[in-house]
Amino acid sequence: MSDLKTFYDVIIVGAGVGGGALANRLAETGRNILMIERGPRLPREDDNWNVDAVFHKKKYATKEEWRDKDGELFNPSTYYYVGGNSKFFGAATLRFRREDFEDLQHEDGVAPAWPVSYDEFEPYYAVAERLMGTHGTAGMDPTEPPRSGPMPYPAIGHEPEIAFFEKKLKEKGLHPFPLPIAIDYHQGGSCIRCRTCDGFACKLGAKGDAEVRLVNPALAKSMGKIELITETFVHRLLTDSTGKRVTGVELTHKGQKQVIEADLFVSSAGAINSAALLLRSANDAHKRGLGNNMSDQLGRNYMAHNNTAMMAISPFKKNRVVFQKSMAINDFYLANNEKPYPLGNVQGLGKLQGGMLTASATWAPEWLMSTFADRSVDWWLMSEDLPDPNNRVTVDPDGRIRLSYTANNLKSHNELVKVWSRIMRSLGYPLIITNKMDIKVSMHQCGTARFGTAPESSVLDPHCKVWDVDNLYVVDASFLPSSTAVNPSLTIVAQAQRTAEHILARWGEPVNALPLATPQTSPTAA
Ligand SMILES: Cc1cc2nc3c(=O)[nH]c(=O)nc-3n(C[C@H](O)[C@H](O)[C@H](O)COP(=O)(O)OP(=O)(O)OC[C@H]3O[C@@H](n4cnc5c(N)ncnc54)[C@H](O)[C@@H]3O)c2cc1C
Repeated sequence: MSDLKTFYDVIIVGAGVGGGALANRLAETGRNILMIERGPRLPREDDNWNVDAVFHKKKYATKEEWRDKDGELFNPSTYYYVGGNSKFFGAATLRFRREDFEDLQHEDGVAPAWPVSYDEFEPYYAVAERLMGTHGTAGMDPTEPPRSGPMPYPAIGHEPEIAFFEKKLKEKGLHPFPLPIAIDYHQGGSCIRCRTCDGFACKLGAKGDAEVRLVNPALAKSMGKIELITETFVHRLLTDSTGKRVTGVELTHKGQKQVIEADLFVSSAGAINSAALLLRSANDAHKRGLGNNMSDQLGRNYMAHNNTAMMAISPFKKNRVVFQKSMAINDFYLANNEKPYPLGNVQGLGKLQGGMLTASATWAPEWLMSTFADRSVDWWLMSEDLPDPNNRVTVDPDGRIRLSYTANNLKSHNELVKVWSRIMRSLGYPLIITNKMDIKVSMHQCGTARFGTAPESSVLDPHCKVWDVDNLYVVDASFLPSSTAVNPSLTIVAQAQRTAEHILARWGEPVNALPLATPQTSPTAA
């Protein structure tokens, strides 16, 4: 006998960043909301911070295998838990730049304009920063778009090793700035500023992931009106015979396949899994997949950034930094002194450790990798990849996800790597090791159900409602029409707030502004 009701007002598929942010805004409406999450709650345990468990044994990553465009199987670095991929994220919570919302000329093509302007989006960014608990300092990054108020919390501060780079980069005329970051690091906060944050789950719950900042508060605020069920997989969305309304979800809960009905549906299963879910939901009225009749764009335009991890090594200088992810540089984000086109963003990477390196360089002895890691300063270099309809998610006849992707805009990315290597060498770090992320690293997945102003070229309208279905929304990273060159989470949260307001207005409910001001407290000393 199932413990679920047979009907809810709203069903949300996926308890990650997008789903959590939407639930959080709808929590006080008194509506009956069911959140369905395929994964469990991630246990807080010592292994959360254990390099061997996380990187060698891959204890927490999915064991699922997908196919690439040639049919080769690979195991993606994706996480299925309450909180989604953000359980393992680096908590960098930057706004996209104003130029990202407009047509942006790249070396390899144009990143398309969004259906909303930055100015329309700005108030939602302010809410998103507050929800996530972003720490930072406004006004230091020359590419930073205008903002209506300060960051919710002051910047976390640099340790001496990073302060050295801040000084030296400024001497070179660059503009390093504190990386906006969602960790609970301020007076009275629970963060202990450890080495196991970016790429690890937080044993203390001190990272602003979606479980901690969005889902749990939503459950608490809803006073029992939101039910979260875990380890429950949604197979398909079912529609009425016209195809205009979704009527139910087909899911497996506690080993039992069943259908649960609702008035309104939200897919927030992540850009790859939302596309797969809508494609699996093809029926007589939607032969190419749900919501794909007019545009044939569902699953297409998959993007994930061109990402490179860089180690800049000085053989004679140990890097004793603990929390390295405190600084970013956007001097090459737009057309710049080096090139007349955008190259991307540079940000500190969580401090690499020998054991993390041997997980991918399996041939290397750990002592050697530890020698490198002890002396390296580590950076994450991120450039925009452009939407290409041939880069796409499909579902093979056996039900397996196929991710067909060929990286583009690579010249800019290679330039970014070259420029940053040159700068590192000039600062006394002669040895540079780089690792370009491949298809397995789908951490910044987006674009597979882009929003737009025309149903012929987009899957979602500007409020993230599926154009040709009246009661279905998609609020994860699928909606992004361009990947930009900064981390996506904050923008996913902001857009989910816009969508939630649209839903509230649709219900005729007041759209109460969320309080924006979070009192500034002094930073804990670094
Ligand atoms: C190691 C790592 C570091 C990162 N660092 C950063 C960073 O510093 N800053 C940043 O902004 N971003 C970062 N990201 C990316 C960020 O985590 C994602 O952009 C974000 O989590 C995406 O949110 P989403 O709502 O689109 O999907 P997710 O948060 O992935 O949520 C999707 C949810 O749906 C569930 N689900 C999927 N399919 C189904 C189904 N069929 N039925 C039921 N449930 C389902 C999943 O289990 C998951 O919980 C990082 C990611 C990783 C992995």
